[in-house]
Amino acid sequence: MTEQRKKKTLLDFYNMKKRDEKVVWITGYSAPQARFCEQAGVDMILIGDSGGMCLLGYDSTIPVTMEEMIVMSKAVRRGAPNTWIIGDMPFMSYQKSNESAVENAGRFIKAGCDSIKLEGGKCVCSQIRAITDAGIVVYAHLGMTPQSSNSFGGYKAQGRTVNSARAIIEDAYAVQEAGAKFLLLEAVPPEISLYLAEQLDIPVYGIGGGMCDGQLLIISDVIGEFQLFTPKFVKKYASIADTIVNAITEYKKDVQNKTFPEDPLHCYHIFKKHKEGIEKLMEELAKKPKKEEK
Ligand SMILES: Nc1nc(=O)c2c([nH]1)NC[C@@H]1CN(c3ccc(C(=O)N[C@@H](CCC(=O)O)C(=O)O)cc3)CN21
Ligand SMILES: CC(C)C(=O)C(=O)O
Ligand SMILES: [Mg+2]
Repeated sequence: MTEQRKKKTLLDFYNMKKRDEKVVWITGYSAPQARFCEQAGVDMILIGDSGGMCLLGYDSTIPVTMEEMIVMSKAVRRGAPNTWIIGDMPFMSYQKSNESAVENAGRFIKAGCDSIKLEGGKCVCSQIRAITDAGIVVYAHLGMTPQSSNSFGGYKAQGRTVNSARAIIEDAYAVQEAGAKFLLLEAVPPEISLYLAEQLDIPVYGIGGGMCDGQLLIISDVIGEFQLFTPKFVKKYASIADTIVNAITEYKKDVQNKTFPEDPLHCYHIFKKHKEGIEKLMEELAKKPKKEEK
């Protein structure tokens, strides 16, 4: 176990940008995952609405509810008490009105999150301002924003044309102006991320955005647990799915071959002073008619 460390703050992340130290973050959806992340010493953990796909099995992030996000957020906080965590606002929890956006952002903070993230640029600047005015740290998320993937025609990289690049850059200035303390760029060309990391005062992080002030990946991709697709930006560091399937297969074989459980290794023992009594009990029971003869 690593020694207990001090939780980083907003100021630490701003100083890291000044010193060109890269911020490392990853998603987490459960207490064990959060514990692994804290042991590895990541700087921040995002409770992504991607948990709807990677943990809950939905085929997009659209159906994810506030209740599901809060359950995952509390679990991550319990597993990683000393890491800065970000709650990802799910589809329709901030689009409707500033009021409902502030209320839902507040629910994440009450559940133990240090900050929240939402998708969009100019169109959500009034929500970013309202949540920021409530004293909550907001991450803006631009580029390939999965909650609006239908309007992109699927999970398609953004900012690859002049118009799309210009729109992302304008949105980035707008969210900074609205009070966002961080910007995440997903699936955009590195030229855009690098430019914005240099131009903006706030830290600019990437997931599929090339080298900027820090990097995010989805834990299920990093450890090789998610099996449905692999985004181009993913680097896989383990194949945990194979390890898990192998373990379960071995368990199955052991039971079928009668090599598990082993006595005495996996069995409980009768207390010594009750040995005789239980032998007698077994004898008595043996005299009773058998099941079939009932
Ligand atoms: N496990 C997992 N990892 C993720 O990164 C992730 C999720 N789930 N679920 C929500 C979104 C979906 N994401 C994606 C999915 C695909 C690409 C991608 O690289 N798409 C390719 C091919 C798209 C196409 O043309 O069909 C691309 O070039 O854009 C990027 C991000 C990111 N998010
Ligand atoms: C893909 C990342 C940026 C995200 O929003 C999530 O994990 O939900
Ligand atoms: Mg998300």
